[in-house]
Amino acid sequence: MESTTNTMVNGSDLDNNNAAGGGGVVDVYGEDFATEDQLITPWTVSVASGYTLLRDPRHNKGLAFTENERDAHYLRGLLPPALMNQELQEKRLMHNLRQYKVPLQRYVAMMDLQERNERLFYKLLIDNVEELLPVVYTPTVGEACQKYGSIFRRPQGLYISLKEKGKILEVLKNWPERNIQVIVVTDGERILGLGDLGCQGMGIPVGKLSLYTALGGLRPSACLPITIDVGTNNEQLLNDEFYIGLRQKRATGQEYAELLQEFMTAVKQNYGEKVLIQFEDFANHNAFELLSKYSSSHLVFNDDIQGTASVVLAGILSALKLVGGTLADQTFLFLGAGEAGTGIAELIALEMSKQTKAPIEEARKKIWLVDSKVQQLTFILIICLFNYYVSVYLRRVKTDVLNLLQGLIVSSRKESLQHFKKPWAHEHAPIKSLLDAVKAIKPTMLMGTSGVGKTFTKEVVEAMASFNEKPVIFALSNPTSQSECTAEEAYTWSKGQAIFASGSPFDPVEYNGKVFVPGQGNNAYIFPGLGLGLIISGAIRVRDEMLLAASEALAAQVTQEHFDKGLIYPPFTNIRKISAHIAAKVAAKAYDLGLASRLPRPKDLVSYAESCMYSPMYRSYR
Ligand SMILES: NC(=O)C1=CN([C@@H]2O[C@H](COP(=O)(O)OP(=O)(O)OC[C@H]3O[C@@H](n4cnc5c(N)ncnc54)[C@H](OP(=O)(O)O)[C@@H]3O)[C@@H](O)[C@H]2O)C=CC1
Ligand SMILES: CC(=O)C(=O)O
Ligand SMILES: [Mg+2]
Repeated sequence: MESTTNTMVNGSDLDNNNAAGGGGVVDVYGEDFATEDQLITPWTVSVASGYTLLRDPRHNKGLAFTENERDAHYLRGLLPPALMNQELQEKRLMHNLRQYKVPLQRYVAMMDLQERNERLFYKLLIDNVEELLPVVYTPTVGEACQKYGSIFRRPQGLYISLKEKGKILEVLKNWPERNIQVIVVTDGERILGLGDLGCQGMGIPVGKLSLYTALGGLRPSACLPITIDVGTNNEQLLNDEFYIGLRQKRATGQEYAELLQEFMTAVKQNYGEKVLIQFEDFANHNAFELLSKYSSSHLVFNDDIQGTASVVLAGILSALKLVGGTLADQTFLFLGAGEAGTGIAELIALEMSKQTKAPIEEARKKIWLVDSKVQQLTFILIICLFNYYVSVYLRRVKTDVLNLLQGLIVSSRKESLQHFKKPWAHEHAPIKSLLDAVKAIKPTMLMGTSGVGKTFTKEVVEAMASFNEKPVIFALSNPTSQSECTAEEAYTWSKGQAIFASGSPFDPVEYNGKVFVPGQGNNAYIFPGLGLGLIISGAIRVRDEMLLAASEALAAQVTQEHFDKGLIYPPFTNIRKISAHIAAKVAAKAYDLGLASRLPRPKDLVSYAESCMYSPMYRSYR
């Protein structure tokens, strides 16, 4: 029986849970070390029963409580007489959900279910994954985050704001579970392609962790969603009376770094070295730095940089079976050179270098990226050109300004580029628009990671189809409104030639009597299995080799039958099996690299991964 009691201790000197007292047993609650004048919480483990049992989402079974359970647990009279097993409850709820025509209503209904009956929530999600993924995850979760304040009911996850500075360890102890294995944390600054949603970004860690359980089999009680609230620069939210976060501009610089440092230290202190921390939807000016700062001291990975890279590489490896040729034969062009874009680019280069044994610098030359500075600086250009005619001084700087304005990342821009773009600054004349870049570079594969919808125009897709028999086009930005193009646009504009995948799901498209099934290139294929692999092996660090192993494992799950249908990702219906295979390969890599702490190494890692998975079936109570 799990305790729902608050486990916070009073007195910060009691916070070191490694301290052993009472015969070597860890003094988790600080009781042994408390002096007589220090106050401690008199915690207790109690058996939930009666009304409390029905209100406890982890143990509630609703009408599925048996007659015996109703007697034994004081439930008589608290439930109507009928008995309804889990299958029938599932049928009823799916029927009810389908009555809602507005996706956000389905989202709210699912969140209510999660808060009411956790096992039933996961049973629904696992059994109806293709139908419910778009509800609890992208695209609907994006809208939910935008309206989080209005639809807010019961808080989910842990909120750590600037107000908790100096007390983060105590805040972690407020969480009712002690055995946490995965934390998904955001600061809400780049929620999907929707920008800064501040504290309302909480929908993302909550959604991601529900996938950790449903798709990867981690126990819900071992998952902790966290939002770090350092303010928001979103004026609309700051002026919204229902906004749930701090009403101030974002803290930056030292103040931000100190809060994050305290958080990372407290997490390790409270949960140990093997808790997995997934950074999610941070803006790129923090994301790269946090990842590099903590990857040598914590078990961390950034889903947007690394998880996305792994899923897209898997899709590319599969697509090669349809396109022909090797990875090194391809030329890549990205629209968007941030976390997703440069993360994917780097993993492609790593895999290419691994396959060809050429230096990674050579592999990188096959990959080109376009960023937005051209749009942002067009205005400056106009001003500068105007001034050019009236100012001798500006005549001198004209060339520099022009160089800055190019969209394609090229070597002449190198000095002004953010550090994560510099490896992609190849020798080339400056190019301003994506269309011109497509025509000049002639990529075989076009990747959208800009967060801006409708940027793969008809001309861009037609150009791709004019020099590729089977152009690979991935519109990876989320949610659907930010997708660089729709599936229908990709297939119709390319006259059925495109091999297409998108970050958010699109329905199959019929074109010229043929049905095209788009792939969903979303990191949801990777992080649940990757996380499971790290946990079951007791890994202490994440390495690029593990991401490559995850990509290869996912690509290996695409069968000939799938290829025959034009699929480059396996259907989500088999995701638990897929996650077990990914987990096994990741765990194997952790053992090979000497980073696994759970010994001995299981002989059959796939079976072991499967055996570790959480099942949502109801349990019988004595
Ligand atoms: N499918 C999936 O699994 C995933 C999808 N994504 C999606 O990818 C998108 C980007 O995320 P992320 O990389 O983290 O975001 P970043 O903010 O780190 O990067 C966005 C990049 O796009 C560029 N950009 C923005 N607007 C334009 C434009 N109009 N033309 C050309 N380039 C433009 C930016 O340019 P500049 O650098 O000049 O500002 C920047 O390089 C989001 O929509 C996100 O939802 C992210 C992770 C996973
Ligand atoms: C899928 C995801 O992680 C994103 O769009 O940010
Ligand atoms: Mg993300």
